[in-house]
Amino acid sequence: MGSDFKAIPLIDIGPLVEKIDDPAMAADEGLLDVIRMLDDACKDAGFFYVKGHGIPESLLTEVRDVTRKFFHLPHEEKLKIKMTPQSGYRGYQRVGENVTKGKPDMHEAIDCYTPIEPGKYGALAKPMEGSNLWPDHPPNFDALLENYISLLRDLSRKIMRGIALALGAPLDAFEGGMAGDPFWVLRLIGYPVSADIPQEQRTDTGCGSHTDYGLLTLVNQDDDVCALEVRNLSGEWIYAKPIPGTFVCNIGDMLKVWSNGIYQPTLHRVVNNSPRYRVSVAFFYESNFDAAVEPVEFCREKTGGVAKYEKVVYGEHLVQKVLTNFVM
Ligand SMILES: N=C(N)NCCCC[C@H](N)C(=O)O
Ligand SMILES: O=C(O)CCC(=O)C(=O)O
Ligand SMILES: [Fe+2]
Repeated sequence: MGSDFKAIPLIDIGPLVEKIDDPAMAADEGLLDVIRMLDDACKDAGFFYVKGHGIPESLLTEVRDVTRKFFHLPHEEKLKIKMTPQSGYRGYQRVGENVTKGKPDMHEAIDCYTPIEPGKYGALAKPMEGSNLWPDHPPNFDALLENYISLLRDLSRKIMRGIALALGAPLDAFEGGMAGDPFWVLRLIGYPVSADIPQEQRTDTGCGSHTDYGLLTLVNQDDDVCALEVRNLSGEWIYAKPIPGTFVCNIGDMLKVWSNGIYQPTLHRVVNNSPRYRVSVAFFYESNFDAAVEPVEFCREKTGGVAKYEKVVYGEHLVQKVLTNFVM
């Protein structure tokens, strides 16, 4: 993020979704426009909405609706998929269990991650090994979500191709060793109405200010609650107000390192001051778990020749966050 933006741009990525895998795309005016808009958005707000993404609005709604149904189940039922260190930090966390900058967040969530087989990345991934805990209720939850994940993975791959071109990188810069085997994270999140949280455990934030950890985030948020806020350079909080049928996208820490800061992630937070329970479903498209990410040469050259960030192994960054994010 590098500007005093007052609003988050909306990009119709239809031409990108349709043409980005087509060898003849280089001359497509519609696609070139999208790439310019992505470049501006990544430089200014670090956030943008996408429409024309090809995922039916009915699926976006259905995914939020099953999430809402789950959070409205009795606590004992939700605890059947409780997140613990033994579950690889996968599963359900109650309100206040997630902590940001030392303060409990007023949200409940189910965390899902790319399954990791024991030993796959050696000691690096040990704390997160395992497969996901899916609830029995509502029925079909896992099939619905697995289909959703597969669609969002493909959409994210295409948007990252667009971002590669926007940066002036090769089309496949975020494939192969960088993100050819992208690690994904899915967070199904519920933000209760403040008055419904016992006073002694209540804080004023649904999710404290943070940047996301990987490459690209796609948020599917409720249509009727305005709660996600994005910080501009002057420190003003700008609402990412709901626009039905869109995803709110933002860039993450790995893109900052790789681009040597040409694209920077933006601080954001969630405050639900509304009289409604808010649901959002965030999909995080990340590097390969074992990718060692460092400023790439052509981005260094564009930014004065010196690397501004040290090399980071994505999986180490993630595990360090996951191990410190919870009080259980
Ligand atoms: N995978 C992602 N990005 N999750 C975002 C959660 C942000 C809050 C977390 N407690 C933190 O402090 O990072
Ligand atoms: O709930 C939202 O709108 C955003 C959540 C978020 O920023 C996150 O989980 O990283
Ligand atoms: Fe976030």
